[in-house]
Amino acid sequence: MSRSRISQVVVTPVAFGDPPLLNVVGVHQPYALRAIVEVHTDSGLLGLGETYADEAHLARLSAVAEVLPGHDPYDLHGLRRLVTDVLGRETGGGGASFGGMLDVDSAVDTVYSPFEVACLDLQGHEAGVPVSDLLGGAVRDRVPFSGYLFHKWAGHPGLPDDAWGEALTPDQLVTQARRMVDGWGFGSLKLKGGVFHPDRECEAIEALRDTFPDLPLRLDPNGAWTPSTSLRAADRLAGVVEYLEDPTPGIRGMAEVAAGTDVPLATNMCVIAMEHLPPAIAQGAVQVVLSDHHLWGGLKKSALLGGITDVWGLGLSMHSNSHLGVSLAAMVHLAAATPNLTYACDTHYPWKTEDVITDGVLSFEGGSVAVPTTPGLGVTLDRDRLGELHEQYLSCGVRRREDTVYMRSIHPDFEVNTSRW
Ligand SMILES: O=C([O-])C(=O)C[C@H](O)[C@@H](O)C(=O)[O-]
Ligand SMILES: [Mg+2]
Repeated sequence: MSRSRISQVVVTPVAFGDPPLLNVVGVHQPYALRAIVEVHTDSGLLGLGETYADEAHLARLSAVAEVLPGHDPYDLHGLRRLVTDVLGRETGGGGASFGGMLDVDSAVDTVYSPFEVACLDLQGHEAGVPVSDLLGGAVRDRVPFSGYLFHKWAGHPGLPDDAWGEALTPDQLVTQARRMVDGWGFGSLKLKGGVFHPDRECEAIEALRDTFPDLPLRLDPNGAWTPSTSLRAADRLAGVVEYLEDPTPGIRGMAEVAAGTDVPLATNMCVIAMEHLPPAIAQGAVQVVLSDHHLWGGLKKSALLGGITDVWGLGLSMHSNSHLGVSLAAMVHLAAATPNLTYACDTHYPWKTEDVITDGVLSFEGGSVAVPTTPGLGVTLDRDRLGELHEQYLSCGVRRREDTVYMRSIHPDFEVNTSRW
């Protein structure tokens, strides 16, 4: 039997409604962008991937998409070489945009990732096995997620209030958490901080602890604090949070905090590529690394990260950005097949109301998602929805994630809160 070859690759940018979620660099725009990657084979199979969709990233995806026809979907090393080669020729480097929060130069990893996921989806379809089997097999049949709480405005200025309403005070965050726990069954909660003074955010965590005494809690100020403020907060929240995520920026700053507290420190900011691991480990800067296959170069490299963190005795959790169902499926397969991913994963999924996949496969029960057992990722593209969200992309005017620019259009004096307190 001759092997199937990639025959066509389609990259479709989509936009979906996003509430005004506040963070250290500003506020989410009314639309979040994603790109849906379709990889078709000459044998009639389709593999799916999902990634960021800021303009520069889209241009790189398209450049790779153009040269993929003819490639063997099992040749992932060759795929990576091809991406490296194309990016070397086509662009001046630089990774995807993260709303100004991360400064990464991981263009090869971020561009390679959705094509790798789509190839694994294809391989799964051809072999009749789920993607988790291609990653070594699922060690759990459900993947737990944490409820992701955000400070937020009631609605985007000039638009009607959204269904979640305002959450600017500890009491309002408790109400938001109640809704997440009752509606989705989350068994742990993460609060996105870096928006208000650390005392107020610690107070919110204490209010959550009083209301949900059995749920593990996390606070993530995205580097808004100095090391000494981080140490004061760690003192206050010792025994209350399961970890503090990126209280202060940089490996050196995190190491300074880690040296003065027993509260585990987690990161998706100072360790975001393989080369950050040796200095972080040498300095004892972090105890938990958040993986993210979109950023770390796909599912296999993220599985490798799982192995490395295991060897070095680091905890492993999973990061999320605003995303749709294709990404959720990939996250679920990866988490299912990563034995030491024992923390509940992050997801922005409850914050969106639209999707590109058909309903019913990925539902949250008890805060967890059942690992699909059907071939590939186990999700199906809904072409009508894809078309609608692409139209929305074309008409919405957003072309890259710009939390600070959007915030300044509303509050011109806004300064990012990095290391502010
Ligand atoms: O854990 C994190 O740092 C994130 O989830 C980063 C995201 O960009 C989050 O802050 C957001 O969506 O505003
Ligand atoms: Mg984080």
